[in-house]
Amino acid sequence: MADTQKSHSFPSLEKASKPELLRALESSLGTSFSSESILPTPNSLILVISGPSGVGKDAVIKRLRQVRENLHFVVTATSRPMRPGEGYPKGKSGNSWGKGDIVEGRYSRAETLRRILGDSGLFIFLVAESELALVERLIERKTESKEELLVRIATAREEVKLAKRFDYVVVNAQGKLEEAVNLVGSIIDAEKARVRQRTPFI
Ligand SMILES: Nc1ncnc2c1ncn2[C@@H]1O[C@H](COP(=O)(O)OP(=O)(O)OP(=O)(O)O)[C@@H](O)[C@H]1O
Repeated sequence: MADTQKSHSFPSLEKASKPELLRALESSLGTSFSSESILPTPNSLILVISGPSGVGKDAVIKRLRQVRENLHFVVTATSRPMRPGEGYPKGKSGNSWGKGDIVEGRYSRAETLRRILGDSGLFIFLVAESELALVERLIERKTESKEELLVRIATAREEVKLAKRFDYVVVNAQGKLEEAVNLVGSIIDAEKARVRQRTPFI
């Protein structure tokens, strides 16, 4: 009976205004519609970008920062030892991350970070399209001696074997930096939309 009465008082779908229809629907349901976001605020994301020396980690991160304002820091993990002063800033609580999505610092191996962070971090492995392309890029950079080049190439061969320990592999192909950056951006977006979010801690 009550239902019949309500349907009698319901305004015409054709004639009523949107606000009238919203009010009528709310009154039929007995609850009002919330304008609050349906999605919870995504967790902060710790992004670790690793890959062989010369693959373009710095270049990708620099560009990523330009195109995505909300990224504060990035961890890059290289074969190079960590420089003094590079490390994880602690969040306000002392053992959690602050607001920043990403933390910068150079670690000897992404493996160490994986041990610390487990699945709470997002690990991306950057590769060139081929070993030849990587070596060409290293040569063109002109920052390494012959000995350093040989060490970096040998290390790169070892590091590529570790790619399976990462969550994603992104190809930074010659002349296609923008594509690599876009793919990293898409991965970040996908992570933010995950139902089961990673929960960063340290
Ligand atoms: N997609 C690309 N196409 C062509 N050149 C690139 C690309 N990405 C990076 N480079 C160039 O390759 C060189 C190496 O890049 P970068 O210094 O960013 O590497 P890296 O991975 O940070 O190396 P390292 O671990 O030794 O610091 C630089 O000269 C950079 O400008």
